[in-house]
Amino acid sequence: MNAPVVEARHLTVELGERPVLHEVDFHVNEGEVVTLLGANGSGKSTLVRAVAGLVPVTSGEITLFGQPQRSFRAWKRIGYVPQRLTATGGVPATVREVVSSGRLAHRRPFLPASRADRDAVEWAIDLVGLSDRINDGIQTLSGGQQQRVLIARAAAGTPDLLVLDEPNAGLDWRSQEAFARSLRTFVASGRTVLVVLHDMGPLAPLVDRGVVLDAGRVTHDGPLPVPAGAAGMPDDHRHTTGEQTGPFGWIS
Ligand SMILES: Nc1ncnc2c1ncn2[C@@H]1O[C@H](COP(=O)(O)OP(=O)(O)OP(=O)(O)O)[C@@H](O)[C@H]1O
Repeated sequence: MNAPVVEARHLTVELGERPVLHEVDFHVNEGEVVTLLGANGSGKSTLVRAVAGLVPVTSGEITLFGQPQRSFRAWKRIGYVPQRLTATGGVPATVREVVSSGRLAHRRPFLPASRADRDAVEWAIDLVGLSDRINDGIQTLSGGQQQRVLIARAAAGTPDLLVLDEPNAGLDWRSQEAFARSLRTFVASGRTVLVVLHDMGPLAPLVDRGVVLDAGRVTHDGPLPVPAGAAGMPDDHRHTTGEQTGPFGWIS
């Protein structure tokens, strides 16, 4: 069996000299969809930001794809979607431009985008159902659509691990369902997802395991009960025989 895609051992993170994560042990195996749950301020964002290398580790260790994070260089294997779009002001960018920025790690500097880059961008925009808005400025999109642009940007890099911080925040139920369909397509090829959620909503049937944080400590790690009414999608994301394979071997 391959090494876990993410493993944290005795992970402690202090922010502003305050301990936010205490001795957290936690892992995500290849092909799993793992959700981080917990009350506001319990440390969920800090944990995914530490995994993404955005906050320093005080003590303990993180490994990514079996390699210590401090020597890990294959960052294009990881797509990270932060909590919300922070910069919609300034120069207006189109959906295509924002999603194209997710291909930068794959491109040679100063050369035009290759056919593969363009295909990946168009495919990722299609994945989140925004092909009809591809040339529109992102400032003209609703909050839910902007969230999907961020997901497409991460997906365009064809990462093996997608890390999402509260992708459903502020989305209405229909947008959450559209997002759940996109994520189902993503995981159908055995790729791995780590997602912070407040409320599992339509994602519940996709989730293999839940890790619950309370005041920076893991208090539960295991399967989660699927709430009644959330079973809108079949729990069969690993059984893909007969489906069409899209670009890069993903299932479309
Ligand atoms: N840069 C920072 N400096 C100091 N403290 C911070 C910083 N960022 C977060 N914290 C604190 O760390 C704790 C955990 O925050 P974090 O955002 O990880 O929690 P969360 O579980 O994701 O919460 P939410 O659900 O509200 O997003 C909170 O008490 C927060 O105030």
